[in-house]
Amino acid sequence: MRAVEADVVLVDHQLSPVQERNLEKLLGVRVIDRAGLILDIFAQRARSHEGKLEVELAQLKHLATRLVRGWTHLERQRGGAIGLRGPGETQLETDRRLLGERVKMLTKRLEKVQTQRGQQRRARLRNTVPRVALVGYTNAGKSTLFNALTAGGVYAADQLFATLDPTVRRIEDLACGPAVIADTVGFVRDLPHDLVAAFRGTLAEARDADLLLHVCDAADEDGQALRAVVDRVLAEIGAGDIPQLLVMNKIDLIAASAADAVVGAVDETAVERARPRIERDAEGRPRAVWLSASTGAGLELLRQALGERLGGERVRSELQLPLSAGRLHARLKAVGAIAEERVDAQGWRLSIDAPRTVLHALAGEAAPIRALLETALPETD
Ligand SMILES: Nc1nc2c(ncn2[C@@H]2O[C@H](COP(=O)(O)OP(=O)(O)OP(=O)(O)O)[C@@H](O)[C@H]2O)c(=O)[nH]1
Ligand SMILES: [Mg+2]
Repeated sequence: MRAVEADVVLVDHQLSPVQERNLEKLLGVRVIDRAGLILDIFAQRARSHEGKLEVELAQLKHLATRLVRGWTHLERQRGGAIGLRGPGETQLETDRRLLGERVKMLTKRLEKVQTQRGQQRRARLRNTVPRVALVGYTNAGKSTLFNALTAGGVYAADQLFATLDPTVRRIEDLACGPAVIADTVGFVRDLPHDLVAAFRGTLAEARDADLLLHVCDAADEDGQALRAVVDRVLAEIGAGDIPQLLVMNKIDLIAASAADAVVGAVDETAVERARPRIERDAEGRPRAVWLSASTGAGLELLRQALGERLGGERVRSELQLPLSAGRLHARLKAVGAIAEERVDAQGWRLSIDAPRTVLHALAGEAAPIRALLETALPETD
């Protein structure tokens, strides 16, 4: 058990509401478990309708796991007017029923909101603009970087989960042409599985991205482990295969700690690590960019790396289409994606050669292109 704030303590064990209330009376403070704390933070930060619904649903499910006899939160929330006990129903059964009804109602509403969002996303997919999503552990500096890149005013604060709802903006000044970029909610360690599921929708921007900007706190000693946590959650939400560009953020803090080093023994590695730079892989493609989102050092390098990664990647592959897919054929032709074509009894046989981003833009409305992108190995020019 430990104190979180002056008047809140966090317990590692899951308590029943009755135990929780007794402990609260005893200690004179608020008592909360870890999942409850994460949910509380999500609840405070949720801004969109969808985010709020997701949080409430997750909270109710969390409560349901702790539901015991004598628990009466729901009746009180409903002002006592509803929640009449059915004939022969125990208090516990009544609680379960009310909870179940609310969960069902919220699930329905959430489905509706998510359908609308899917439609908006498909509309966006029709633009031929590549999509980038900022992902990373909470407090890594995603929102700060988002603001710096888009010169906008998204809320960034030194708090856990400053962002719940993804925010999307355009960046205009890349070598590859404009791109859209989405900020997302921060990842945490040991996120209860129910919560991962509940927040999947919130991370939809990450799942649909052409490139993930994985933001890390380069000054955090625990960085490697946190990166692994993020990668694991990404795999769980189906974004494990999306190409990543690492952003090693907060290099200004490395510089500060290097300067603090023992007098006369300047830490050379720290000085090197604190230099804004692009790190490249064996093929010369940008793999990581070291920068500081708050001072702006290295921001230009990130723009350059983004331009290279988004513009440079081409997909070359064979594609067979039935003659009935005339519309898709015409669109592929219009964007210059067809290198060679012939027609036989089965339909068109196409040799596709195009930037991955161009094909991705068509993928939203064409299953054959989606399949092609999933199987085609990326090649670099
Ligand atoms: N020194 C330093 N601080 C930074 C840098 N980038 C961000 N920060 C600070 O780190 C804290 C967290 O930044 P945010 O941008 O809110 O982090 P986030 O990743 O969006 O966090 P969540 O939305 O909670 O996931 C803020 O206090 C920022 O001012 C940086 O390059 N250097
Ligand atoms: Mg944020």
